[in-house]
Amino acid sequence: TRSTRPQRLLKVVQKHATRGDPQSVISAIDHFCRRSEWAMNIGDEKGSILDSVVSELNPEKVLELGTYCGYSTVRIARLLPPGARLITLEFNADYAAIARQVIAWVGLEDKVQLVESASEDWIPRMTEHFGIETFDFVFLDHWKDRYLPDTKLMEGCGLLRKGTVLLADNVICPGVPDYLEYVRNSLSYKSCYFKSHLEYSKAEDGLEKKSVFLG
Ligand SMILES: Nc1ncnc2c1ncn2CCOCCNC(=O)c1cc(-c2ccc(F)cc2)cc(O)c1O
Ligand SMILES: [Mg+2]
Repeated sequence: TRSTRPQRLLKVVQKHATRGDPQSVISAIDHFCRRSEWAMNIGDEKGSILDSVVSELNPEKVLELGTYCGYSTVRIARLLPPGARLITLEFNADYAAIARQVIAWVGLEDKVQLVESASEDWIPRMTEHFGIETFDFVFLDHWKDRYLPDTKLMEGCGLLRKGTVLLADNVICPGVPDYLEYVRNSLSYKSCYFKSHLEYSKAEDGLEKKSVFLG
């Protein structure tokens, strides 16, 4: 049977990227998705915004919701200081299998823990299973109708502290209107919008960054 898109992405990485070199994996995936086959990675333009937010924050404990093939996982993990940890939740078993191999290819397994689970099933288990009280940085890139309920769930589980930064992908395309409305109106968040484009496309998209006040 025909290979899947994630399988083709992994083949591109194994053929064109250098083991242990995260930048070569990022470049190989971006080149393939721009020239051959679109895929829902955050991409190079929004990825640079993600890089700047992570570099400025220098987080120790990171949560990523929605791994897909691990492109943004690699973008984030390559910038983390020694000892920092990234937990990434992926619902789809096929995506998770590919992402594990991409993460292993760049040699970032010691920083990254991939959990194959729906976000709502594992957010309540972060503290007892990983010993994580609060996260410094959360990247939301999973089902767009889960951004708001999962943010409320993280609040309820005490996983967000004063100063935790949440960065959400696709706030325009596909769009997360309920989430935007909530964080832009809520007094406990200061938020800003980074206008950009949908990955490998001219369509408008953007990232919404919010620092938690819990005021
Ligand atoms: N742990 C978890 N818990 C729950 N659910 C989970 C999960 N882990 C994964 N999932 C399932 C959802 O995963 C993929 C979510 N991402 C997208 O759907 C996405 C779509 C587009 C897009 C598509 C078509 C267009 F025309 C225009 C834009 C662009 C993007 O950048 C996207 O990120
Ligand atoms: Mg996305």
